Amino acid sequence: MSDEQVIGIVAAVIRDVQGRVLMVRKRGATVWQQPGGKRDADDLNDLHTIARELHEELGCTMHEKGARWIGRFSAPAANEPGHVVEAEVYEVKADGPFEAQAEIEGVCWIDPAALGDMPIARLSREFILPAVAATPVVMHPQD
Ligand SMILES: Nc1nc2c([nH]c(=O)n2[C@H]2C[C@H](O)[C@@H](COP(=O)(O)OP(=O)(O)OP(=O)(O)O)O2)c(=O)[nH]1
Repeated sequence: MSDEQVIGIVAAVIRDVQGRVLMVRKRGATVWQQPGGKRDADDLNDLHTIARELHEELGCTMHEKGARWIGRFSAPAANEPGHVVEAEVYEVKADGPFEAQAEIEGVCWIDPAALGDMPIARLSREFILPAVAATPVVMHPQD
């Protein structure tokens, strides 16, 4: 038995044409993580949660088409000691510009195959970004 509390979230992977991945940093946090967050009672489904969070955090609009489920991953939560985060992760397309808003303080693009020693939340460093690095960037004509 573990005393660790589980936080359910939905997280987004957004890639540019070079395959780099958009990361965000919350106010007061040192680590970079995927945009996304906890589900709200009003959310219709996980893609709705992502669309809402992307709009709140980055002011961008998610495309209805082109979403791809990457997986469900779990790791110690970045900003809440003693908690474990369990994330449903989707790659989605969205229209920029991507601008830090609300509780987001920083936005950057990283190469998922070359993370170096950048401070990155464990969920992203150990699970999400390796999964993304193993997948080629697919650009559809309608994107
Ligand atoms: N959004 C997000 N949260 C992550 C990731 N990795 C990770 O450990 N977490 C942790 C950070 C927080 O402890 C928790 C999510 O909280 P959050 O603060 O992003 O969610 P939220 O926007 O809905 O939060 P709130 O306003 O209700 O506080 O999960 C990630 O890649 N994306």
